[in-house]
Amino acid sequence: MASAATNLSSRSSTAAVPAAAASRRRQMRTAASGAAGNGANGSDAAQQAPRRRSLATLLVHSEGLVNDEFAASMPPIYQTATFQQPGAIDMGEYDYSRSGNPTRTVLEKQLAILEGAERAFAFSSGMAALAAVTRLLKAGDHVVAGDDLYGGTSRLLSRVVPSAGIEVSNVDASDVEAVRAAIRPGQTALVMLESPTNPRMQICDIKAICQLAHEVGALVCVDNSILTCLYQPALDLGADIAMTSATKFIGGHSDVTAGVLAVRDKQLADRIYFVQNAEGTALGPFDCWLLIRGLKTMSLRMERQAANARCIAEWLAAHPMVHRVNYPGLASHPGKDVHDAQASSPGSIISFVTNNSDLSRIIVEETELFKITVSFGNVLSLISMPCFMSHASIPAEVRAARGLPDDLVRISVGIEDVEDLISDLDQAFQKAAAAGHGPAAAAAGAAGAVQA
Ligand SMILES: Cc1ncc(COP(=O)(O)O)c(C=O)c1O
Ligand SMILES: N[C@@H](CCSC[C@H](N)C(=O)O)C(=O)O
Repeated sequence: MASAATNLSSRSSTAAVPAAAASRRRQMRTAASGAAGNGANGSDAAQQAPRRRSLATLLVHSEGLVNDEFAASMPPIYQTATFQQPGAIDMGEYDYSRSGNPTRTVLEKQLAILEGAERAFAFSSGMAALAAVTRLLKAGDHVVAGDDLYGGTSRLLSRVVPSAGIEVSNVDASDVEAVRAAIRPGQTALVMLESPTNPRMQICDIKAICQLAHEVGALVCVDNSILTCLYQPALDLGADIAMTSATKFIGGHSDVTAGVLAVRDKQLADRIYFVQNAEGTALGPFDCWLLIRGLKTMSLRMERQAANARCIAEWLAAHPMVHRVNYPGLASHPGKDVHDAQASSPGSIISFVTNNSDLSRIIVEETELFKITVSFGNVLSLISMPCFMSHASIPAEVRAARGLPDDLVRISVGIEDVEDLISDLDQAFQKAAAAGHGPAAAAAGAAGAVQA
């Protein structure tokens, strides 16, 4: 053991400097070769067409810090608020972590590459990112927003934004004509969408809505938290701002709250940076580091989660106690064609209704592997009743008017063995049946019930 340790240390002491220098040269070369990367090298480069690397590769490889003295494989966590300046009137690259931090720079550069963006920004939460978007508005502006949005977004738009003199109209954004009718030329400055929506998994035609919004000069912000840029290229579809709650799939382990905004327009990027710095909503260095780590396994996690979700959605759809399943991977989903045209996977979030809140509650409380928590995208499977949890901040009468029923159950499918997950759901449904909510009772309850 002692000799192995000696070997290791002598290797690093004699070889570290040239290896680090070579690695640094490689890092600089890769960084200089452009955001999209290029499979060719040397003299062949001039002849070969550049090959854009796939997101699965770009997720794993971050550029790191190009001038890192030790060529660390993972970027150091610059856990510092301040940076010494070269002089009183010379600020240097960084002065204060609210304004910029090298660990955050690594994350934001990688996010920009993944999103196909000019620039990406990491915020302290998804809500901080969304709030920054609303800071781009001014008094007198009008916002068109979907009517099936995450509860916190609804709260921001209904209880914070109007106090700045901004009017918000909520419409069924899965209906392009409803969006067209709600847009006010000369006044609508922002269209805020989710697709799929949280929690009813409705699908909005992002391209068509962007076209409508752009005709009147409005910006479109797509909250891409359920699919992320891995499965839905929001900017390519025409969105001006791609927003993601990184708390979900990017982090992947429910151990960090964070949000991302990605944009192509440089002036818009400058405005967002100004707001982020002015309001102090940037993500801290350790949380940035957690996200850099999360990105590396994101495609594997999401792939497994989506494969599991497909099986579970089909199982739920065939269950006699389930009245309706909302999952864009099912042929029965009304938005499936639009979804398939704009996204490469249905993802791993499913919601369903039983038409009986008591029955739904038993299912949620009796599952064992599915943990009762808000949020989604964790490697663990999660289960919730949105009306009482993530969407409880929307007043009951507004939820009812929007067709968000109390008995709605949302599940976020994890990476466990899918047979174990189905068997867990099965035993929970059996307990509900034993409590008097069997298929016959569920069918009777269905008569006259509100559909999700
Ligand atoms: C679709 C969606 N957007 C935004 C958010 C806000 O993100 P965060 O919790 O990271 O603030 C959430 C969840 O909270 C969400 O589900
Ligand atoms: N108490 C929180 C609720 C967070 S919900 C998190 C997530 N977006 C989800 O949909 O589950 C709040 O009031 O914001």
